Amino acid sequence: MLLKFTKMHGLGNDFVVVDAVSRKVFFNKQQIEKLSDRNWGIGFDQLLVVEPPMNPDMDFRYRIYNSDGSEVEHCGNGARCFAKFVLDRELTNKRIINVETKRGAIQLRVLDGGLVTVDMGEPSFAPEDLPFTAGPCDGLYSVMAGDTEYFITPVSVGNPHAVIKVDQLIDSEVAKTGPLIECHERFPRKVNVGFMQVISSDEINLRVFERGVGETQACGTGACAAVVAGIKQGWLSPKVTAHLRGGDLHIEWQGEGLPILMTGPAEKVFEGQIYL
Ligand SMILES: N[C@@H](CCC[C@H](N)C(=O)O)C(=O)O
Repeated sequence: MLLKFTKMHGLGNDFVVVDAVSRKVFFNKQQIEKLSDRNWGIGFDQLLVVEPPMNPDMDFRYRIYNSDGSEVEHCGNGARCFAKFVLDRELTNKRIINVETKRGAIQLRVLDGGLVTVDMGEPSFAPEDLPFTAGPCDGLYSVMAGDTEYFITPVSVGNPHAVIKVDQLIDSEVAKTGPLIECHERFPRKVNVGFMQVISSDEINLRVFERGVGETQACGTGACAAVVAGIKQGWLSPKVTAHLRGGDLHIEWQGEGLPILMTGPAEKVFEGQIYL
């Protein structure tokens, strides 16, 4: 089968986006792994598949797959690229788009100047998918990675994150500790690992070792998780700029019971077709 796709990115977190509204398309794990390979396929961090909604009140459904073929609940940078894709392809002319994801319903607002604000939903600090049974110690939990003890804040923003506050962002620490915590026994479904350096109450530097991918240039849900963890701990104020390797995201969270708002860019790189 000849597959038409659009290559996109949000701050360097890159995607292949496929229109499964106009034509049904299904992928198996092996196909996704091959397409994601930067030598043998197209190369991407996530595959985004745009489908008709199952719920008639929604505009679309979109499914998200990591480069290892696993299907995931949520993707912040992907949501912004999804919004640009459906507008560019004239699958909708709405600038407020309601979307079904594995995480549930999310709402996207397309702004002028190529920016998109995503209502990411409410975070959870005692999520069922983060199996911490011990009582919280100021919301921080001890996890051993090799011989080193890390204190993490577990946060779910639909997908699971472990946020670590560090004094410095060190390449070798992200590369070595990231995979150890991603696959730590306390996270049976694995976890995205964020390394956050707090610069001031409204600015952080962040690197994310993503579940099912490895370190990416940027992670939208990772930025949301880091900021809400920082707000919860009293380190950050409600509006924060997160500096990621690929650029900046603006995150706002006004507190418990309210959704996280994430604003950032979405870019198209090229269109192509490939034999599946
Ligand atoms: N890059 C994404 C997150 C994609 C999913 C993640 N790797 C997971 O497995 O949960 C983002 O921008 O949020």
